[in-house]
Amino acid sequence: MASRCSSSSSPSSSRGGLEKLPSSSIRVLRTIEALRRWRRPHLLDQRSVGLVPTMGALHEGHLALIRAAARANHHVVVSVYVNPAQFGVREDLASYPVTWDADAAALARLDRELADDGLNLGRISAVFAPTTAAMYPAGFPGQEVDSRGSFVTITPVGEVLEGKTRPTFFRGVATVCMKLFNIVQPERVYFGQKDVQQTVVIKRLVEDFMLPIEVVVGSTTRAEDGLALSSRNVYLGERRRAAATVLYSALRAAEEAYKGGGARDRAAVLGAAERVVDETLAEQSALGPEKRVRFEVDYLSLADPDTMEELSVIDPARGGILSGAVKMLPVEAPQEGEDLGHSGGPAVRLIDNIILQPAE
Ligand SMILES: Nc1ncnc2c1ncn2[C@@H]1O[C@H](COP(=O)(O)OP(=O)(O)OP(=O)(O)O)[C@@H](O)[C@H]1O
Ligand SMILES: CC(C)(CO)[C@@H](O)C(=O)[O-]
Ligand code: BAL
Repeated sequence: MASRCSSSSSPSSSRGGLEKLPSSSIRVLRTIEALRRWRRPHLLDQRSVGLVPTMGALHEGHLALIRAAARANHHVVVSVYVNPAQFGVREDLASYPVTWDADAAALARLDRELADDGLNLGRISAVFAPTTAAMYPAGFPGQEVDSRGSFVTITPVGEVLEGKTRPTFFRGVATVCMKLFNIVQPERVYFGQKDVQQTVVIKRLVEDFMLPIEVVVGSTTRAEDGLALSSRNVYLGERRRAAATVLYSALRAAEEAYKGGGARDRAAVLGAAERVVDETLAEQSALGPEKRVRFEVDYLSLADPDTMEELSVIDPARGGILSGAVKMLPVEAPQEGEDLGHSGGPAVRLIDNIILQPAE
């Protein structure tokens, strides 16, 4: 879906001042006032709204969340906003894929599919695509750990794993989600299990700030070879894409140790994942620089499903979350004409996870 990575944003059809996505009845709302004006009557007539927050560059994972939202809500709002506050200063805010035209076409297509399927309560009513000036009225949000400003922090869960490597990430996510929830006032919000720690942070946010919102988590949509779909996969290029399944393969091996092998101990469960990583590293390094792929493991984790704190033993009545992050390093010796990926193929951080269901 996110095959094009330009920042093109061709004008959507606009009749009587109302902007719509081409070939659809989906409104494009760009200001908080416009969103609120649209929302108000639905609050009064008690029509439910499901919000699917995204950063655009839509793929089948996003579309699956929208389908789930349309099943259960009268209206679906999809937000498309690349939130600067969740990018660290050295991260990829400037090159993050922006594919507005392809996203608009995918949403229009999906909306027609939803209309034809009688089982849905609603369809895609609006895309909310605000500017940063609208979302951060006090000015561009600080991206440093010690930046000052109006932030929502969810700790300790936001400090571990992804939060350790990306120390401003969950502060940025919680802050922008609080804003989106306040603006849209959805009955339900939809998040993907691919970003499992994000789902735990959002559940904490909703519970601790008493927001009258149901958090729905949709399962991870994967490519045929198992790689979790992700907007950032476009950075990989062909060579690294072929090896990018290493993380999922490692997590599957750990899952098998738990499910098939009856392992409960951290070392036994994660050891199975580490073996897959080590074998893959050995295979790749034997290939030589013109063929090989280099990657570094940031973490492999076995954590508590509610707090994301590391477990030394799995309580089979509760299960756990296996997760990991790997950094795919830039291709070492690019070959003539080789597809290196979006933006010249920078280092790409991939994350994935598997939920270990209770075994008793
Ligand atoms: N493969 C997937 N399956 C299910 N949900 C997904 C998948 N990928 C992303 N999502 C969910 O879509 C929502 C929006 O995510 P986002 O726009 O950041 O896409 P992304 O593919 O996760 O991008 P990135 O590569 O930047 O992490 C999040 O709730 C995210 O968890
Ligand atoms: C939830 C989110 C849209 C907030 O910017 C983002 O973190 C994402 O796309 O997962
Ligand atoms: N899907 C999470 C968004 C991010 O990594 O910035």
